[in-house]
Amino acid sequence: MTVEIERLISSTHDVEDQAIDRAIRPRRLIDYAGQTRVREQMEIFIPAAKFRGEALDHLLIFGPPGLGKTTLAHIIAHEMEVNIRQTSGPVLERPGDLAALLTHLEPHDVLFIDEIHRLSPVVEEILYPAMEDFQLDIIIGEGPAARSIKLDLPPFTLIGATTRAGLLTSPLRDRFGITQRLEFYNNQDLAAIITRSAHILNVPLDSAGALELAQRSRGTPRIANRLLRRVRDYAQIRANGQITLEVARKALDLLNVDNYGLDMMDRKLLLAIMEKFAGGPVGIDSLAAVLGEEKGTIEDVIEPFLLQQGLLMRTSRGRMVTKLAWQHFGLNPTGSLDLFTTEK
Ligand SMILES: Nc1ncnc2c1ncn2[C@@H]1O[C@H](COP(=O)(O)OP(=O)(O)OP(=O)(O)O)[C@@H](O)[C@H]1O
Ligand SMILES: [Mg+2]
Repeated sequence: MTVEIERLISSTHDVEDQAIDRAIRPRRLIDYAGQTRVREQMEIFIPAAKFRGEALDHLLIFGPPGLGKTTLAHIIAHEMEVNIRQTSGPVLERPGDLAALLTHLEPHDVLFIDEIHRLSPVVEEILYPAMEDFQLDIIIGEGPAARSIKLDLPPFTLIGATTRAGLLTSPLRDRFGITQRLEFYNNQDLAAIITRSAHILNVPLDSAGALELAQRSRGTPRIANRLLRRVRDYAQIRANGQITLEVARKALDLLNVDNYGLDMMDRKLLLAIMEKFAGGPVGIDSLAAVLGEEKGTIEDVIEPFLLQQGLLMRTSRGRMVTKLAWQHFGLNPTGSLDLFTTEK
């Protein structure tokens, strides 16, 4: 796979994304496609908090990359009609970094901490009383001259986002009043997102074309929007600018996008199980060692989509690929066909 293709189907950000993203990122809850349960709940919590004249309860959003965590945080601030200040776990190195942010908040503002599972323990300790009692406890100075001061903070809403909910400490997790878990999007919702983006970008796209793009987007809006931009390029150069089913198919095939939208890590994981472990079952630790990935990243970031698509199974003896995965890669199980019968 070339670098270009890896980038195309990876679900992480890039620079080009950022500019266009600003244009197509939904700003209102009503434009936030899919995630019906999340939306329905927020449609109650937000007006209720506003009605009482209170800050919204602290909110934890978790889910795999590119599903809309940052987008949701911004939408919430917008709907609450408050400012949002954004930072991330690894950026907040010292307690003072967090204190500076907290003391600059206006009442009811949103403080958004991305990658909140990567907060250092000393910073996290400052967060507990801030979240619970809107109080800042900090120590100023060092040694015998050190003294602790308490400051009152305005009521605010902490929104934490993480791809790795399992890494959150329980005292931190317990301090969030609302937890929202984002799910992979179905093809209809992705097609709606693609259609909306195409409209904003002024790209003619028909419904069959939108559905084809949706199917290859790995259940992920970020990938859907990225594929749309690449297929738009193709349509403008090789067709009359319009994205139809045929144009979408040809473009995606040319771009080498898998028809499940699998990314490089998905393929690596499935191929490792097939080629190195005869399809499994293989324990998560061995798999992590072979892939050179953390066990938790495999469990929280890579596997959920593969499980949902029925390409991978978790059994008591370890991970196994399914018949569908073998077929998808055009491979045959190396052992006997018994492998197929064990997966019923
Ligand atoms: N529900 C949605 N409706 C429409 N567009 C969406 C939705 N969710 C996400 N998007 C689009 O997908 C892009 C990626 O979403 P976002 O950056 O919020 O993901 P994320 O979960 O924060 O990812 P990461 O884990 O990498 O931080 C956004 O720029 C937005 O345009
Ligand atoms: Mg984000």
